[in-house]
Amino acid sequence: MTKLSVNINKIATLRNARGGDVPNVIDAAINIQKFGAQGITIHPRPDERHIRYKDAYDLKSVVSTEFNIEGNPNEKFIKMVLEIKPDQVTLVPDAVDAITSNAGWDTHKHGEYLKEIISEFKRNGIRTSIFVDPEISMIEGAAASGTDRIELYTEEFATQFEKGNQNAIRPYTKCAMKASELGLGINAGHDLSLNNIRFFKENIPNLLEVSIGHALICESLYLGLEKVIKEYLKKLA
Ligand SMILES: CC(=O)[C@@H](O)[C@H](O)COP(=O)(O)O
Ligand SMILES: NCC(=O)COP(=O)(O)O
Repeated sequence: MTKLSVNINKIATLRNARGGDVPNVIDAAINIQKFGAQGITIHPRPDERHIRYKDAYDLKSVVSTEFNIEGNPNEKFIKMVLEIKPDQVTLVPDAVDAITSNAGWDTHKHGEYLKEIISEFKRNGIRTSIFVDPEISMIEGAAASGTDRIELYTEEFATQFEKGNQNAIRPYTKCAMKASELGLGINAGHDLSLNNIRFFKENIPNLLEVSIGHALICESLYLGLEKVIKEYLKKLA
């Protein structure tokens, strides 16, 4: 079964827009899980442009499904994750000023660095996932890092699929097969949407989790959050 983890960064973007607490991020997480989502994902960035570090601590007590915290493992991030102990941490190599995540790890160049951080999270009972481009050599490097899972970075697939190029799925299918062969769990995310999710899911064997935020929140502006979540769950079934 492929789990839907809803990334609530953009709920926090809206909340921060006026400096108040509407929409309330905690209430949103509670309701999103009530609507059937099997996880909540957040990506607190160093500039706290949307999700704040305080949100991460506050969410711990209300996430009854799976709690996934994404981010670049700087000292503050590592300390926070070790204190909160979410179900999963997803390491992303984002630059501080990146407008959004735009690349996976070079799992060879940063292999030793990743191995050390991953082993610390695993020692603390936190499942690890690392954000990777759909390149076989990066999957092989990920396996060497000791991570439990990879998260396939799906922006290129989403962009090409939008243009009608369904062949863009091929590297993802190949990398998923390699990941399974190497004993890695498979997550995926970035720019997945109601339009592309079923095709993606049908072509990725052993897909354990998708984390979806930007498109889902935008679709909810027109269709409503509960209806959109139920639509994703139907397409992932
Ligand atoms: C790693 C990933 O793809 C998501 O965390 C994405 O980066 C969301 O971040 P923003 O909501 O800041 O775009
Ligand atoms: N890891 C991907 C994620 O959490 C959400 O990415 P997006 O759907 O906001 O592009």
